[in-house]
Amino acid sequence: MSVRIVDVREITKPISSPIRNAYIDFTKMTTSLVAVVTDAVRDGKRVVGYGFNSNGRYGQGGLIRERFAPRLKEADPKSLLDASGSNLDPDRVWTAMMSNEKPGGHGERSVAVGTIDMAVWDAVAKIAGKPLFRLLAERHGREANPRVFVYAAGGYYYPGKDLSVLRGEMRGYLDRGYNVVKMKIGGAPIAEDRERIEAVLKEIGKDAQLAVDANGRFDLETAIAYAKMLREYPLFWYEEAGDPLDFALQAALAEFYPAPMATGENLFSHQDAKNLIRYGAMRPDRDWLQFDCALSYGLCEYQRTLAVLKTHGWSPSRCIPHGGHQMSLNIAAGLGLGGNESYPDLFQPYGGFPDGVRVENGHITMPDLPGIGFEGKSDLYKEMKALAA
Ligand SMILES: O=C([O-])CC(=O)C(=O)O
Ligand SMILES: [Mg+2]
Repeated sequence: MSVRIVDVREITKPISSPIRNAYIDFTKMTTSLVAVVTDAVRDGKRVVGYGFNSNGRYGQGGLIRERFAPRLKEADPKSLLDASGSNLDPDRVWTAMMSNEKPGGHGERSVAVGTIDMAVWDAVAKIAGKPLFRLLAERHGREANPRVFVYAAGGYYYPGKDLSVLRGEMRGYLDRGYNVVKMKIGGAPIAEDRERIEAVLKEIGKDAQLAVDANGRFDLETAIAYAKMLREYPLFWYEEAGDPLDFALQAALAEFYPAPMATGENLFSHQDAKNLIRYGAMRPDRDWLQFDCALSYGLCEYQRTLAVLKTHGWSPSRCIPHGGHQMSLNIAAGLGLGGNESYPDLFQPYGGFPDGVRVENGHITMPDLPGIGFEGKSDLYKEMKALAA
């Protein structure tokens, strides 16, 4: 029996909090939750795929409801199937969504498509009766590795947060099994950021490493001033110093910062990733790439990005995606990425791991749940189920 997409639903949900990075606050942050409802039945239940977009970009209800969901519902159902006719073909679904879209200008559109694409892959893996990470490994002829490195992102600016609160937050991550933590910089004067960094380094000692994230705030002069300050400390990485599309700034910074840098969370296509690699002087032996499929046209596009990286001599193990969602955990376990971000205290219930999964020595082990595994996270699944009801 062939499979059809019978509905694509979207609801925009708040994921607001009083936190602030160097660029934005999250008091009005939202996410799109999407359900792709199929007519396939597995274990006596209708298969529904779910997706949502990562923090930092807002929900995309308008684009999803006005353009991308209608294209899927209007497509000839047979044109969305794989060669066997028994499952959806995510690339065909992607092509249908992107029909009549010009190239370039990878703005909010890439978030809308990435969110639906997550739900499509969830459905495809559920119809296949496998965890997505195992399905991906099979498709790429690889061995899956369910053990995935994760780091704890936080260290935001927020009202009334003094150094002892910041230290307490980081201690809490170490207590939960993390050995890399991340904090924000660039939202305070450099002398104050230095004090914050020193306080955290004192707290974590030899138990963990610290990454810092400027969220694209700096011009070249400030990025270099920070590089000179930061290189005095043994940091895990210096993230997104300048504007995400200023590849010349990124390239110039390499002369002032020999230790690892990271960027890419705000590059939304394989073409932009290619330009970063071509012109940003990123170093494949130490730097990190943070492209996030949920913001950048989804896993169909992420596979094209990985192919671009391969052509340019980059291993997938240099990728640690932004966003802290289970979709990237599956990609990491299935395709050999270097790990995934996580926000232990933020953006719930969307981020994190299935219930019962614990961080040990900075790693989690993926349970064998069909699809992306959302059904294993009860607080998240409750919201998803309400959308598909
Ligand atoms: O604060 C944000 O927008 C999130 C972010 O950059 C990250 O997790 O790296
Ligand atoms: Mg970041």
